[in-house]
Amino acid sequence: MKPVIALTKGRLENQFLTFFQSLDFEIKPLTEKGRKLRVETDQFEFIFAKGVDVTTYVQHGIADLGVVGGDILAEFQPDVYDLFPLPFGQCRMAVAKEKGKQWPEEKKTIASKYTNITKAFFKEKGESVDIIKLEGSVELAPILDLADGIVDIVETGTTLKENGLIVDEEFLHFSARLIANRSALKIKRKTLRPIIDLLNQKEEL
Ligand SMILES: Nc1ncnc2c1ncn2[C@@H]1O[C@H](COP(=O)(O)OP(=O)(O)OP(=O)(O)O)[C@@H](O)[C@H]1O
Ligand SMILES: O=P(O)(O)OC[C@H]1O[C@H](OP(=O)(O)OP(=O)(O)O)[C@H](O)[C@@H]1O
Repeated sequence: MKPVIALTKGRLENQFLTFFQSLDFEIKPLTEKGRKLRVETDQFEFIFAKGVDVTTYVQHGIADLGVVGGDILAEFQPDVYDLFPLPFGQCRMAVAKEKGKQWPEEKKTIASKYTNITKAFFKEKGESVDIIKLEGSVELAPILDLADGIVDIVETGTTLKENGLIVDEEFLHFSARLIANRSALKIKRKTLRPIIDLLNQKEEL
């Protein structure tokens, strides 16, 4: 059986394919997959899922390896083996608010997709906040007065800037990471080790 690799669909998938190709792996079946969610190359079987679901497939041993953002591991803390950072998907986690606006004197309301990270960040500061969970376009929340600020990923800062927000504090740095199913790592060591070693490139793309 070919090793199964779960990829986070979208942004990380594209960056992974560029990286994978640079290591001389065959990627044609992956770039030509259309809407297929399960694709075989000559050496591997790939499955495509949302980040948090990648961790679920790896945790349950459906996939041997997975490519997922470090933010997802920090937020959901899945029971998987976190192998090492991959040289793409770099981003930061930041608190942001509207430019020129002060925080309220009373308890802040923070909107985020990352409620656990947000909770832990403010707890560490000894600050109690109200957290509102959103699923995306979090930058809307302060503009529309749903929240005083947000906790979200920043890469170029363009989304914040174009929506009149500024970073108040950056507190975590992430990149994509290679994860593995704990028992697959032992049982399929011989097959997985060479691919894991090849993927362990330190240089940023
Ligand atoms: N702007 C960004 N720059 C760099 N990496 C990012 C950025 N946004 C997200 N990421 C990383 O890529 C991963 C996948 O993000 P992506 O936006 O493709 O999916 P998502 O956040 O689950 O949204 P969607 O609901 O559109 O699938 C994130 O978990 C994070 O690690
Ligand atoms: O600093 P930037 O380069 O502008 O990138 C940051 C944006 O990218 C991500 O959103 P994404 O595009 O994944 O959409 P989403 O808000 O629906 O998650 C993140 O949530 C920010 O909104």
